[in-house]
Amino acid sequence: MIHNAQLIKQGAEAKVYLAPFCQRQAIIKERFAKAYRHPTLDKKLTSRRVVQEARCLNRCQKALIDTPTVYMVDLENSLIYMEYIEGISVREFLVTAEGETPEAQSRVAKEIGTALGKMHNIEVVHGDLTTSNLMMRKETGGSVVLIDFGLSYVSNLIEDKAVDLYVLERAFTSTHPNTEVMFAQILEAYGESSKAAKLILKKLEDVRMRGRKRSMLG
Ligand SMILES: Nc1ncnc2c1ncn2[C@@H]1O[C@H](COP(=O)(O)OP(=O)(O)OP(=O)(O)O)[C@@H](O)[C@H]1O
Repeated sequence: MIHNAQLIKQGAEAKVYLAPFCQRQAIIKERFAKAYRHPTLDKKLTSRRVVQEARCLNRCQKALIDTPTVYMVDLENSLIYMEYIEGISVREFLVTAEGETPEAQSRVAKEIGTALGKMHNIEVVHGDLTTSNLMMRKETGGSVVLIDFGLSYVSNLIEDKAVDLYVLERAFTSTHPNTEVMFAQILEAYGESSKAAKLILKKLEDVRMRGRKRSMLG
Protein backbone atom coordinates (compact mmCIF):
# COMPACT_ATOMS: atom_id res chain seq x y z
CA MET A 1 0.00 0.00 0.00
CA ILE A 2 1.46 3.31 -1.09
CA HIS A 3 0.59 6.31 1.07
CA ASN A 4 -1.74 8.91 -0.54
CA ALA A 5 -1.46 7.25 -3.92
CA GLN A 6 -3.97 7.66 -6.68
CA LEU A 7 -4.20 4.73 -9.08
CA ILE A 8 -4.06 6.05 -12.65
CA LYS A 9 -3.66 2.84 -14.57
CA GLN A 10 -4.21 -0.80 -13.81
CA GLY A 11 -2.46 -2.84 -16.49
CA ALA A 12 -1.94 -6.56 -16.95
CA GLU A 13 1.58 -6.42 -15.51
CA ALA A 14 1.75 -3.22 -13.53
CA LYS A 15 -0.21 -0.63 -11.61
CA VAL A 16 0.68 3.01 -12.12
CA TYR A 17 0.08 5.51 -9.30
CA LEU A 18 0.41 9.24 -8.91
CA ALA A 19 1.65 10.03 -5.40
CA PRO A 20 3.51 12.70 -3.48
CA PHE A 21 7.22 12.02 -3.11
CA CYS A 22 9.79 14.47 -1.67
CA GLN A 23 7.49 17.50 -1.97
CA ARG A 24 6.43 16.80 -5.53
CA GLN A 25 4.18 14.53 -7.51
CA ALA A 26 5.74 11.31 -8.71
CA ILE A 27 4.71 8.32 -10.75
CA ILE A 28 5.06 5.00 -8.96
CA LYS A 29 4.99 1.91 -11.11
CA GLU A 30 4.32 -1.32 -9.28
CA ARG A 31 4.78 -4.69 -10.91
CA PHE A 32 2.72 -7.38 -9.28
CA ALA A 33 2.98 -11.13 -8.87
CA LYS A 34 1.50 -13.45 -11.45
CA ALA A 35 -0.64 -16.10 -9.74
CA TYR A 36 0.19 -18.77 -12.33
CA ARG A 37 3.95 -18.49 -11.80
CA HIS A 38 5.95 -20.18 -9.10
CA PRO A 39 6.52 -17.53 -6.37
CA THR A 40 10.33 -17.77 -6.37
CA LEU A 41 10.55 -17.67 -10.15
CA ASP A 42 8.00 -14.87 -10.23
CA LYS A 43 10.01 -12.75 -7.80
CA LYS A 44 13.12 -13.25 -9.90
CA LEU A 45 11.41 -12.37 -13.21
CA THR A 46 9.63 -9.37 -11.73
CA SER A 47 12.86 -8.00 -10.22
CA ARG A 48 14.62 -8.49 -13.51
CA ARG A 49 11.96 -6.46 -15.33
CA VAL A 50 12.04 -3.67 -12.76
CA VAL A 51 15.82 -3.43 -13.01
CA GLN A 52 15.69 -3.54 -16.80
CA GLU A 53 13.13 -0.73 -16.98
CA ALA A 54 15.04 1.51 -14.56
CA ARG A 55 18.33 0.79 -16.33
CA CYS A 56 16.97 1.68 -19.77
CA LEU A 57 15.46 4.91 -18.39
CA ASN A 58 18.81 5.85 -16.82
CA ARG A 59 20.73 4.99 -19.94
CA CYS A 60 18.49 7.30 -22.00
CA GLN A 61 18.77 10.09 -19.50
CA LYS A 62 22.56 9.90 -19.51
CA ALA A 63 22.45 10.26 -23.30
CA LEU A 64 20.28 13.39 -22.87
CA ILE A 65 17.16 11.78 -24.30
CA ASP A 66 14.13 13.22 -22.54
CA THR A 67 12.65 10.44 -20.38
CA PRO A 68 11.23 10.46 -16.81
CA THR A 69 13.97 10.76 -14.19
CA VAL A 70 14.14 7.69 -11.95
CA TYR A 71 13.96 8.85 -8.31
CA MET A 72 14.15 5.51 -6.56
CA VAL A 73 13.87 1.77 -7.13
CA ASP A 74 12.39 -0.43 -4.41
CA LEU A 75 13.22 -3.95 -5.56
CA GLU A 76 11.72 -5.60 -2.51
CA ASN A 77 8.27 -4.27 -3.46
CA SER A 78 8.88 -4.08 -7.24
CA LEU A 79 8.39 -0.32 -7.37
CA ILE A 80 9.94 2.36 -9.56
CA TYR A 81 9.48 5.95 -8.42
CA MET A 82 9.89 8.34 -11.30
CA GLU A 83 9.29 11.87 -12.47
CA TYR A 84 5.67 12.73 -13.26
CA ILE A 85 5.48 14.26 -16.73
CA GLU A 86 2.76 16.88 -16.84
CA GLY A 87 1.31 17.08 -20.32
CA ILE A 88 -0.55 15.09 -22.91
CA SER A 89 0.33 12.10 -25.04
CA VAL A 90 0.97 12.44 -28.78
CA ARG A 91 -2.17 10.36 -29.20
CA GLU A 92 -4.20 13.03 -27.39
CA PHE A 93 -2.34 15.84 -29.14
CA LEU A 94 -3.21 14.56 -32.63
CA VAL A 95 -6.91 15.14 -32.02
CA THR A 96 -6.52 18.74 -30.83
CA ALA A 97 -6.97 21.62 -33.30
CA GLU A 98 -3.25 22.41 -33.14
CA GLY A 99 -2.28 18.77 -33.47
CA GLU A 100 -4.16 18.49 -36.72
CA THR A 101 -2.05 21.17 -38.42
CA PRO A 102 0.82 20.09 -40.70
CA GLU A 103 3.23 22.53 -38.98
CA ALA A 104 2.66 21.09 -35.51
CA GLN A 105 2.75 17.51 -36.80
CA SER A 106 6.02 18.20 -38.56
CA ARG A 107 7.66 19.68 -35.44
CA VAL A 108 6.56 16.76 -33.28
CA ALA A 109 7.58 14.22 -35.95
CA LYS A 110 11.10 15.66 -36.08
CA GLU A 111 11.44 15.45 -32.32
CA ILE A 112 10.17 11.87 -32.23
CA GLY A 113 12.51 10.75 -35.01
CA THR A 114 15.51 12.44 -33.43
CA ALA A 115 14.79 10.96 -29.99
CA LEU A 116 14.33 7.44 -31.40
CA GLY A 117 17.55 7.69 -33.40
CA LYS A 118 19.47 8.72 -30.28
CA MET A 119 17.82 5.96 -28.25
CA HIS A 120 18.83 3.31 -30.80
CA ASN A 121 22.36 4.74 -30.95
CA ILE A 122 22.80 3.78 -27.29
CA GLU A 123 21.36 0.30 -28.08
CA VAL A 124 18.11 0.81 -26.21
CA VAL A 125 15.09 -0.80 -27.88
CA HIS A 126 11.82 0.53 -26.45
CA GLY A 127 9.69 -2.53 -27.17
CA ASP A 128 6.30 -0.81 -26.99
CA LEU A 129 6.33 2.34 -29.12
CA THR A 130 2.82 3.74 -29.41
CA THR A 131 1.52 7.30 -29.57
CA SER A 132 0.37 6.90 -25.93
CA ASN A 133 3.97 6.24 -24.90
CA LEU A 134 5.18 9.48 -26.46
CA MET A 135 4.29 12.40 -24.21
CA MET A 136 4.56 16.16 -24.63
CA ARG A 137 5.79 18.25 -21.71
CA LYS A 138 3.46 21.09 -20.74
CA GLU A 139 6.36 22.97 -19.09
CA THR A 140 8.34 23.35 -22.33
CA GLY A 141 5.40 24.02 -24.60
CA GLY A 142 5.19 20.46 -25.85
CA SER A 143 8.64 18.91 -26.25
CA VAL A 144 8.54 15.13 -26.71
CA VAL A 145 9.29 12.74 -23.82
CA LEU A 146 9.55 8.95 -24.22
CA ILE A 147 7.76 6.99 -21.48
CA ASP A 148 6.91 3.39 -20.52
CA PHE A 149 10.13 1.44 -20.78
CA GLY A 150 8.40 -1.60 -19.28
CA LEU A 151 9.27 -3.78 -22.28
CA SER A 152 12.57 -2.16 -23.16
CA TYR A 153 15.92 -3.92 -23.44
CA VAL A 154 19.47 -3.37 -24.60
CA SER A 155 20.25 -4.72 -28.06
CA ASN A 156 22.57 -3.83 -30.91
CA LEU A 157 20.60 -5.84 -33.47
CA ILE A 158 19.42 -4.00 -36.59
CA GLU A 159 16.35 -6.25 -36.67
CA ASP A 160 15.26 -5.28 -33.13
CA LYS A 161 15.51 -1.59 -33.96
CA ALA A 162 13.62 -2.04 -37.25
CA VAL A 163 10.83 -3.89 -35.42
CA ASP A 164 10.72 -1.05 -32.86
CA LEU A 165 10.00 1.40 -35.72
CA TYR A 166 7.51 -0.98 -37.31
CA VAL A 167 5.52 -1.21 -34.07
CA LEU A 168 5.26 2.58 -34.04
CA GLU A 169 4.29 2.66 -37.70
CA ARG A 170 1.49 0.20 -37.03
CA ALA A 171 0.36 2.29 -34.06
CA PHE A 172 0.18 5.34 -36.34
CA THR A 173 -1.65 3.64 -39.19
CA SER A 174 -4.13 1.87 -36.94
CA THR A 175 -4.98 4.82 -34.69
CA HIS A 176 -4.41 8.00 -36.68
CA PRO A 177 -5.82 8.44 -40.17
CA ASN A 178 -3.91 10.67 -42.59
CA THR A 179 -0.63 10.63 -40.73
CA GLU A 180 1.49 8.98 -43.46
CA VAL A 181 3.32 12.26 -44.04
CA MET A 182 3.98 12.60 -40.33
CA PHE A 183 5.39 9.08 -40.09
CA ALA A 184 7.60 9.75 -43.13
CA GLN A 185 8.92 12.85 -41.32
CA ILE A 186 9.66 10.72 -38.24
CA LEU A 187 11.74 8.38 -40.42
CA GLU A 188 13.49 11.32 -42.07
CA ALA A 189 14.58 12.74 -38.71
CA TYR A 190 15.49 9.23 -37.56
CA GLY A 191 17.65 8.94 -40.69
CA GLU A 192 19.60 11.99 -39.58
CA SER A 193 20.11 11.03 -35.95
CA SER A 194 20.54 7.24 -36.06
CA LYS A 195 24.06 6.08 -36.86
CA ALA A 196 22.93 2.86 -38.54
CA ALA A 197 19.83 4.43 -40.14
CA LYS A 198 20.54 3.08 -43.62
CA LEU A 199 20.64 -0.54 -42.49
CA ILE A 200 17.74 -0.15 -40.05
CA LEU A 201 15.46 1.54 -42.60
CA LYS A 202 16.34 -1.13 -45.16
CA LYS A 203 15.48 -3.80 -42.60
CA LEU A 204 12.21 -1.97 -41.86
CA GLU A 205 11.17 -2.68 -45.45
CA ASP A 206 11.73 -6.43 -44.87
CA VAL A 207 9.81 -6.30 -41.61
CA ARG A 208 6.90 -4.56 -43.35
CA MET A 209 6.91 -7.19 -46.09
CA ARG A 210 6.79 -9.98 -43.51
CA GLY A 211 3.94 -8.19 -41.77
CA ARG A 212 2.00 -7.96 -45.04
CA LYS A 213 2.57 -11.63 -45.83
CA ARG A 214 1.41 -12.58 -42.38
CA SER A 215 -1.78 -10.55 -42.65
CA MET A 216 -2.46 -12.05 -46.11
CA LEU A 217 -2.22 -15.53 -44.61
CA GLY A 218 -4.63 -14.38 -41.92
N1 LIG B 1 6.32 9.35 -15.96
C1 LIG B 1 5.04 9.52 -16.27
N2 LIG B 1 4.48 10.74 -16.25
C2 LIG B 1 3.17 10.94 -16.54
N3 LIG B 1 2.32 9.94 -16.84
C3 LIG B 1 2.82 8.70 -16.86
C4 LIG B 1 4.19 8.41 -16.59
N4 LIG B 1 4.37 7.08 -16.68
C5 LIG B 1 3.17 6.56 -17.00
N5 LIG B 1 2.24 7.52 -17.12
C6 LIG B 1 0.82 7.34 -17.46
O1 LIG B 1 0.39 6.06 -17.04
C7 LIG B 1 0.01 5.28 -18.17
C8 LIG B 1 0.49 3.85 -17.97
O2 LIG B 1 1.88 3.82 -17.77
P1 LIG B 1 2.80 2.75 -18.47
O3 LIG B 1 2.51 2.84 -19.94
O4 LIG B 1 4.20 2.96 -18.02
O5 LIG B 1 2.23 1.43 -17.84
P2 LIG B 1 1.79 0.05 -18.50
O6 LIG B 1 1.50 0.25 -19.95
O7 LIG B 1 0.75 -0.53 -17.62
O8 LIG B 1 3.13 -0.70 -18.28
P3 LIG B 1 3.79 -1.91 -19.06
O9 LIG B 1 3.71 -1.53 -20.55
O10 LIG B 1 5.18 -1.87 -18.53
O11 LIG B 1 3.01 -3.12 -18.69
C9 LIG B 1 0.67 5.98 -19.36
O12 LIG B 1 -0.01 5.74 -20.57
C10 LIG B 1 0.60 7.42 -18.94
O13 LIG B 1 -0.67 7.95 -19.19
